[in-house]
Amino acid sequence: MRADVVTIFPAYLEPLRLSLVGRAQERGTLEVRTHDLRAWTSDVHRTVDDAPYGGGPGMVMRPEPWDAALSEIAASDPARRPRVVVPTPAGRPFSQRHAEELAQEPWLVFCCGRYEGIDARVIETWADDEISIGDYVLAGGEVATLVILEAVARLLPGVLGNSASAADDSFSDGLLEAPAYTRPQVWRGVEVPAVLRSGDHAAVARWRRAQALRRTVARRPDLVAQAELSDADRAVLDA
Ligand SMILES: N#Cc1c(-c2ccc3ccn(Cc4ccccn4)c3c2)n[nH]c1N
Repeated sequence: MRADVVTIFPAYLEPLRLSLVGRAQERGTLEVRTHDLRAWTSDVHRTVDDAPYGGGPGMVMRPEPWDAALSEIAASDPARRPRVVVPTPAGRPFSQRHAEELAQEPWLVFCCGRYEGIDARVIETWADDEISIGDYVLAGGEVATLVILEAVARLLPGVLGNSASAADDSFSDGLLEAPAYTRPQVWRGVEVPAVLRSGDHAAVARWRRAQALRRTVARRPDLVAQAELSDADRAVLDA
């Protein structure tokens, strides 16, 4: 997968060189190219923003630099068309399903807005996805791009080690993850649940599913409504 990121703060994307996403790049599974939007400005002040029509607080990002940047990036591989992703508070809520969908794409381009956002005509012309990572307001799209790219990168072939699998993820079965434990067996007087030390893999799986169900009911009832529940699941919830 190739991922291009357009931003006025390229340094914000440096964390993509670390850890899981960094390793995916070293392996060649993912290629991240970061671009400074100001490279596509033509005035001495390298202006990327202007006052909003209709008044109101803040500034809006001008269309010309964005259109020049996206046109040049798209033209860099004429045989393909990238999927253009724009993080925005007004976007579709980002989810694991959405990450799985994006992970199938060979080429993503992320448009990191700042100020009060990007001129709507750029979004109408170029955006394939407008994504929000949550119901709170950030100062720009860079952090959202880091979140989305990490969620997508871990789904790419070979990125997660043998010991982990995206199929075991929270949300992969529609529920929250069960509690996890490691050594010591007793810590601050609290013992690891005996079933996890039993060696009975079927019993461990039943315990984890029950814990995930109870946790999801308590914290995310909206997810329970969407999940596919078995009769055994319903018995746990009715208990
Ligand atoms: N994804 C996502 C986001 C964002 C986000 C993404 C991109 C931009 C570009 C500018 N701003 C600031 C801003 C403030 C006020 C109104 C509009 N925009 C962004 C915020 N905030 N919260 C999310 N879940």
